Amino acid sequence: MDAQDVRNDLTHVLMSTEEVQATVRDLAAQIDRDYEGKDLLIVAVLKGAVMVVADLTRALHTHVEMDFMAVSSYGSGTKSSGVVRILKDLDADLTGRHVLIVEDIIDSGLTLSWLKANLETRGPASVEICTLLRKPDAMKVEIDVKYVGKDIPNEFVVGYGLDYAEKYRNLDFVGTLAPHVYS
Ligand SMILES: O=P(O)(O)OC[C@H]1O[C@H](OP(=O)(O)OP(=O)(O)O)[C@H](O)[C@@H]1O
Ligand code: HPA
Ligand SMILES: [Mg+2]
Repeated sequence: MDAQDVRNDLTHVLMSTEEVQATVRDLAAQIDRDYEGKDLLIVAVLKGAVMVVADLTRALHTHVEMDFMAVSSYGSGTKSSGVVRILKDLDADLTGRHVLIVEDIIDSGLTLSWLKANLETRGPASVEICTLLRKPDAMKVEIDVKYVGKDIPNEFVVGYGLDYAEKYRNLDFVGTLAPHVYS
């Protein structure tokens, strides 16, 4: 698929490459400030968070360890099923650790509220959340999110890790998917 084909699948660019990079750098600066001198374990949620976590961790000065968890609640559609499945669990023991969950997007909030509660049962010193994007109008549950890159409208978005039916993850910007692609 060439660049023009991708543009035909989008109604507009929501975050340009430059805006994505500046936002990630700003999140990293906040995290550096808050975790200075602490032992930080970054937990990235596969697959969507791969781009964010790769750029975010490289922008950090704080020493971190990284671990990965795969959960899925969307399958191949555009609506959360609300049922979260662990596809791959963490390798790390969370006892006494400062944990920061890194996500690409909080939409209904169902994935993160389930995941945060799950990690909190494992004896960590703290569990916080960092997300590049959040859809305040779509959230079905209250979650306390310490680091938010950008609040966005309630539209289905793709790119920079975010997929529709596994496509578009490798775009280096975020765009709004045109309804003709999924309806
Ligand atoms: O707030 P929510 O409504 O729960 O939605 C957010 C979650 O949905 C997406 O993951 P998905 O289940 O599509 O898996 P993926 O990361 O592999 O695409 C996204 O990466 C978040 O993890
Ligand atoms: O808007 C979205 N785009 C891609 N994946 C998602 N998972 C939750 N919301 C979204
Ligand atoms: Mg997905």
